[in-house]
Amino acid sequence: MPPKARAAGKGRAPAKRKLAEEFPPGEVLTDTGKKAWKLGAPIGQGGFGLIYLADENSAKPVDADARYVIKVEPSENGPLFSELKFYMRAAKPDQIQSWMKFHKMKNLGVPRYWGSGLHEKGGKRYRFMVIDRLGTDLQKKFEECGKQFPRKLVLQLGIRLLNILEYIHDHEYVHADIKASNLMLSYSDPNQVYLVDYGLAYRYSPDGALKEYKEDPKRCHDGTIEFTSIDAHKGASPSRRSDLEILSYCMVQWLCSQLPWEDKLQDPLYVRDSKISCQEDISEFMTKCFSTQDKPDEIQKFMEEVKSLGYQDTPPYDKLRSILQAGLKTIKSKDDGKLDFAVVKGAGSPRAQKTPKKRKVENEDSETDGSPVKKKTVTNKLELNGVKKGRPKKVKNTVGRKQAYPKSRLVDVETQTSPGVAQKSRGRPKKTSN
Ligand SMILES: Nc1ncnc2c1ncn2[C@@H]1O[C@H](COP(=O)(O)OP(=O)(O)OP(=O)(O)O)[C@@H](O)[C@H]1O
Repeated sequence: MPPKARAAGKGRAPAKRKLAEEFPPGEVLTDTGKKAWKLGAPIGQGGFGLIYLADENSAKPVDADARYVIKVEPSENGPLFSELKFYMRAAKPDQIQSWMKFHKMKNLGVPRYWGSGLHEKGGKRYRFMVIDRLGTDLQKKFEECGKQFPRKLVLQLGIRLLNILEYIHDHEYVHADIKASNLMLSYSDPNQVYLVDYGLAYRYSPDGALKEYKEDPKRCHDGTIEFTSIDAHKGASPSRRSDLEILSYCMVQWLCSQLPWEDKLQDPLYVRDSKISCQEDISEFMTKCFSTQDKPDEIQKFMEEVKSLGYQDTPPYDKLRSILQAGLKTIKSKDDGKLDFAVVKGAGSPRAQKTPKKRKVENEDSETDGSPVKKKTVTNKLELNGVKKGRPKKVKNTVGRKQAYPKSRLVDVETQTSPGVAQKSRGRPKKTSN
């Protein structure tokens, strides 16, 4: 089977998964700590589950301003189980709080985990997880900005992500799928950004024992094809340097609209080889992406620093942050804590308008021995009145796998990034590569 087919999810018979049924608003779920939660309207749809507004159980119905969401999936599905493991190990509110206190930080963009459990209904068992409710995602913002973010914003996002990555790396995990659609603004504060979707997060250092570099041909190209790391292209488990490499590709895309390999995402070997060439000559890569006057030297320095990292190395987070801070200084700016999604002059040109094809593959197994989860299908995002949902994955040649959730049953709820500011609908579902 050529890698092309494998990356598109056609190579192996995938595990059968079920889609969660919709629970009516008012359904009460009790977590393992005996805390009762009430479901509100469903506001999002993942590959195999639904995301509901939720609140602590009370006599009142859950309103549109709810502070929490609950992700529900049939209990036998692996992805939520792996994601839940991450949240339970690394995202407890007091854990994050003490890190922030120690590092003198005002905020850290990891959604807080508030509880989880199993719920039985109609003879079926569902797994659920309660996390912070968030606002709009940055892919939507990117598109609204004509597929280009201002340099100041990119550098600020880079610094925030370094803070987030340092935290999750310190808690034995790598994310492995950083991208704008996995970054969400806080629901109440448009200047706070959160990294979400830990379905692919990998425990690279269980109990402090670092995983060795090992290529597994069956896992080649895991992740989202345009951003995934060279290690992942080669089938090695993601490591800390992979997260930073992915971040560097994201920053370049946000700055110049499109990565050079986005014209051929259906060919993972081409994408892999383009990334290898990019790393061999980062200066040449920068010349391909930017005009001489727009070339951000700090991004080149960042990439050179990441390139020098060994598979098991601890990244120099402070140094990387100061490289991005120096970039802010170059443009006579500083991180004032405000995220300004201004449209860049010239953004929205035909080149910038080309929609990158996302090929995210999903994990197939529950967490076992800390091996990376297997991913192999395509993600599509839909949105209803600003409420986003990952579209049920499409898997070719697979009977019984694709079950589209009836779109008409998703409740039309307005997502707000700040009270009173409704998000516009994103309209039609995007086409995916396949
Ligand atoms: N904490 C949250 N607050 C508000 N909306 C959310 C939150 N988490 C996810 N969503 C929305 O719900 C949608 C579905 O999220 P979910 O994490 O289930 O799926 P996904 O990441 O798209 O797919 P997958 O099932 O492959 O992980 C997302 O696209 C997102 O817009």
